Amino acid sequence: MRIGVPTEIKVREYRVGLTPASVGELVLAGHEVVIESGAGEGIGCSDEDYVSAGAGIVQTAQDVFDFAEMIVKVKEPQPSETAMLKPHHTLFTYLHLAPDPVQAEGLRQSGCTAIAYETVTDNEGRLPLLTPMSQVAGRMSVSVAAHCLQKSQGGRGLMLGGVPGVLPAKVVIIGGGVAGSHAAEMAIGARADVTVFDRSAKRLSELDAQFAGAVKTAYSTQVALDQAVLQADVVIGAVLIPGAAAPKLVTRDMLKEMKDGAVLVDIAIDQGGCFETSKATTHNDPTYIIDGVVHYCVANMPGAYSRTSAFALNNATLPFALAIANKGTRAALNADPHLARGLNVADGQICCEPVARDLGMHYIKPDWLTSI
Ligand SMILES: NC(=O)C1=CN([C@@H]2O[C@H](COP(=O)(O)OP(=O)(O)OC[C@H]3O[C@@H](n4cnc5c(N)ncnc54)[C@H](O)[C@@H]3O)[C@@H](O)[C@H]2O)C=CC1
Ligand SMILES: CC(=O)C(=O)O
Ligand SMILES: [Mg+2]
Repeated sequence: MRIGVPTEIKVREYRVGLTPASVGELVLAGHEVVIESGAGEGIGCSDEDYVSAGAGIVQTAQDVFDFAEMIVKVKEPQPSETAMLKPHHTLFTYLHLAPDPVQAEGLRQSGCTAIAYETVTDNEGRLPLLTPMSQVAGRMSVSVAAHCLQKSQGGRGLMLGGVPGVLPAKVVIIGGGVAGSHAAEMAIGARADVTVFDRSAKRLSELDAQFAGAVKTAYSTQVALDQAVLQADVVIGAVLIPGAAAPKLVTRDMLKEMKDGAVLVDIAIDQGGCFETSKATTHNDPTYIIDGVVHYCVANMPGAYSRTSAFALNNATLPFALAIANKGTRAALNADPHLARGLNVADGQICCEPVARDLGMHYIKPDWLTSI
């Protein structure tokens, strides 16, 4: 298959869809790969590194799209990229379509086949292509919160762990999945007072065992959450209902009752955010303040730790990219129901059920798709 990797163009997105090592694997399997010149610079990989791995270098994104049958990216296509997508393209990347009707319409109109990393599943019901980036974002959320708590950033002027004789900050984590548990690990490491809320009793038991009681766990009812949020110095939003838009769990009214200088980190912003007042921000201007509460809502947090993140992402995506390249897109989707769950757009239709529901569009399973 002919595979192409453009430079990511979302604001301060430094990751890249394929590392040189992944290119090497694809080339060894008999595929042709081209990379836009400079695409790997943000992870410390030069054009020469890609050439050594067997890639061809092209000068523009248009060259990549003209050459490739499969486009491998990191973030959702930006409008100039969507405009280059054609019916013969397979797009393999994060999409986060549920809260993004404009992008959904653009992809439908393009006629391309779009497979979203974040809805590919595994045998344990997890999301293996989201996991590595949730690990990064979860860990990062705590250092972000620590920074935002500084007085000069609009925060309460609190250290997460306090010091001997001064109480630590109260950190509330909503959603104890991958991002939430990695946030908990870092927050405990910083000696904060940590409570994790989840709606899964099984997950709460796992967290209790994992952290041997070092985090408090709580079942996520709205009443219990409201009480905890009002007491919190930091609230980290890490909920997910796969494919769907995030539920709004902290309302605008609650902000007025929160402590001045409290910090909200909305990791779930890529699915629309779990705080009513969240709006996506960028690494250029990551925070804003409403009612004295600092909001951090960057939708591509792992882009900041581009090298760690791109390598971690490739560890997860490479086997699927190889399957698509080796078998062809439709055969690969038909051979693996977990990859098929990643199919979001094909033949001008939305073909992921929760995504279609949240967009208010029809869910249409392609007639050629037999594995799900
Ligand atoms: N902003 C960014 O840069 C990034 C954002 N993310 C996002 O982070 C979010 C979390 O991802 P993961 O941790 O991988 O998901 P996950 O599926 O591992 O965990 C989500 C958890 O939320 C829980 N949950 C669902 N509804 C809830 C509610 N009402 N109250 C409390 N808990 C609830 C689930 O039971 C589950 O344990 C996703 O939206 C993901 O897309 C992930 C990576 C980077
Ligand atoms: C998952 C996601 O949105 C990211 O890694 O940017
Ligand atoms: Mg206030």
